[in-house]
Amino acid sequence: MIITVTLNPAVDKTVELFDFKVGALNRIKHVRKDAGGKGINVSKVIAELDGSTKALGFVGGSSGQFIKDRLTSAGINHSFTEVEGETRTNLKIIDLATTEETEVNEPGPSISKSDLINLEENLLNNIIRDNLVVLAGSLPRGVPEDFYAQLIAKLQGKGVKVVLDTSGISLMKSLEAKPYLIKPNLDELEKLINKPLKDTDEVISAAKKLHQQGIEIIVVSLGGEGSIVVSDAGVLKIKAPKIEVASSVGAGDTLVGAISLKLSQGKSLKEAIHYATAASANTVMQSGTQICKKDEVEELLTQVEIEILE
Ligand SMILES: Nc1ncnc2c1ncn2[C@@H]1O[C@H](COP(=O)(O)OP(=O)(O)O)[C@@H](O)[C@H]1O
Ligand SMILES: O=P(O)(O)OC[C@H]1O[C@](O)(COP(=O)(O)O)[C@@H](O)[C@@H]1O
Repeated sequence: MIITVTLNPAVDKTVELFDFKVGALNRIKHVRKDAGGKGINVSKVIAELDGSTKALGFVGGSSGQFIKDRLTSAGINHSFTEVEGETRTNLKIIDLATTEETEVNEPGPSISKSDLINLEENLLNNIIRDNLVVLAGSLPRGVPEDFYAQLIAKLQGKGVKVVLDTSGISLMKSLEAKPYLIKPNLDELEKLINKPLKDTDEVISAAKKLHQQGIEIIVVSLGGEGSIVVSDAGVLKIKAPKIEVASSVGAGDTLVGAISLKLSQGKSLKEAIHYATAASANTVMQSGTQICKKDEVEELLTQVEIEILE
């Protein structure tokens, strides 16, 4: 069972229009709403790929209810902690003329100390040894910057592996707790080490430094280029399939969900990233925050190229 924790879920509202102009009146051609937030997308991917998952996190108000209803109708187990206030709505603007995407994410409701205690209690009650836990997404207001670090220490102390997908200060503060796997994108990795990374060699050496600090697997995602994976087994460079982009929202979450599922099923890291790369490419082919479709993922597998660099 893979448990996901989304401290800051979102209703993703995707609007499509032609020629988006800042500072002007824009008229929308098409709108859709999806249950989103990083851990929630990870659970959606795991369920689509026939894995067993349960989504935890904070939800509030009618948007929180929308997310729970969507997961329930997709047959995805969940056990959310209810909070005061309204779960956020994140706006994704797709310009059909240029295919450019603009994301406008809300901060989310404020979380109290008792909410944090309730969530932690629920999480620790839900895990059993050998589960994998995915902690993913930004921290809403009221959550201490080292909250992920605290959870990682407690979970790993109970024999549970933790996959972490977050950014900024909460990622920095979590590294000491040594999560099992992290998946920064290029921008997140550059911010983490406070330095631009101009080529593959520099990305590899930054990822190796994190590996030397005790993180077993570092997956650096590079958008349409693919990814770099550093672990004890060496360095892999993965080239993503060429596809037609509908919306890249959820690509990173799909990579995290599929790799976590395949590793938990005992697949090698190479097999896991191979499958996850096909899955995330297929997510990019879907509009809004819809995730991959299993049968389409399988058709893309032959288009993923993996180079063993070390
Ligand atoms: N345009 C694309 N074509 C094919 N695959 C893509 C594309 N964009 C993203 N992906 C896949 O999704 C993964 C995650 O995307 P990325 O944009 O790096 O993550 P994030 O959403 O976290 O920023 C990439 O490593 C790649 O495998
Ligand atoms: O918690 P954050 O960092 O604000 O991100 C939340 C947003 O990221 C998403 O989970 C998508 O993430 P990815 O595109 O990185 O996979 C959206 O569903 C959500 O609106």
